[in-house]
Amino acid sequence: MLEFERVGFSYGRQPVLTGISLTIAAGEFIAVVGPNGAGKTTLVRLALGLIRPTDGAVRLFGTDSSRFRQWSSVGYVPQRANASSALPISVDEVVRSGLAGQLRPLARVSSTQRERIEHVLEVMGLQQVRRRRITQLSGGQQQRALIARALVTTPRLLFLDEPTTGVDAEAKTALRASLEHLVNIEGIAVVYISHDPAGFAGLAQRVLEVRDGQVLPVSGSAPVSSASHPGA
Ligand SMILES: Nc1ncnc2c1ncn2[C@@H]1O[C@H](COP(=O)(O)OP(=O)(O)OP(=O)(O)O)[C@@H](O)[C@H]1O
Repeated sequence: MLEFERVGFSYGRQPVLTGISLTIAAGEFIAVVGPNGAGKTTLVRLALGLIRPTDGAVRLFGTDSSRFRQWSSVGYVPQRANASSALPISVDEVVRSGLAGQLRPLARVSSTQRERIEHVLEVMGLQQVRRRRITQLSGGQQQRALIARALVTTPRLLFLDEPTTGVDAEAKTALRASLEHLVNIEGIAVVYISHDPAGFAGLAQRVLEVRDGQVLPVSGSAPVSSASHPGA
């Protein structure tokens, strides 16, 4: 699903990552931890082809990220994504905007796409607030709406960068329940960057730490039975 082969990356002369090799299989939930500035977001940007590795190769679904085109298979919710400066649009419209890459201008949403919108609103627990403006939601609800938008194309791999920043304990619990559903029922692979282990404890099959340019497994991150992950 995602493969880094001896990847190195530098911003100018500043090396950030060196010799990174890792693979993420279908249905896996991987947490990525590490100190500020260690290179966690850089790792995700490499995976998404937003930046090119200085050394080595990054492959998505077996294709080099520079040639990869099936972006509807990949969802991304960036760090500090918030709706505070967004237009006064509803949750429904935010979720629907996730289909923008698949819709031709003025085309109507198909019945399959409408069903998917309903499904992601339900999975993310947003049906009660779907007609509200996104700016009127709590931080946790906004975050779930942005994840719903990333899910609407039915991705097989989802990147979440610090999804619990600024959300309260109740919202974290709701987010966690939604992610459990995505991984256990839908078999989506998740790469979850966070400083907050409470957000992924018990969910992550592996915890990787980015530090000093390396990505290493955190000892004690017990593997979870693959039997509960039909996509694996
Ligand atoms: N566009 C850029 N140009 C130059 N240097 C950059 C750029 N983006 C990030 N860096 C540097 O690369 C290093 C890794 O940054 P990155 O954002 O990947 O870290 P991070 O682990 O995600 O940090 P945080 O936990 O604070 O979000 C940092 O030293 C940062 O200053």
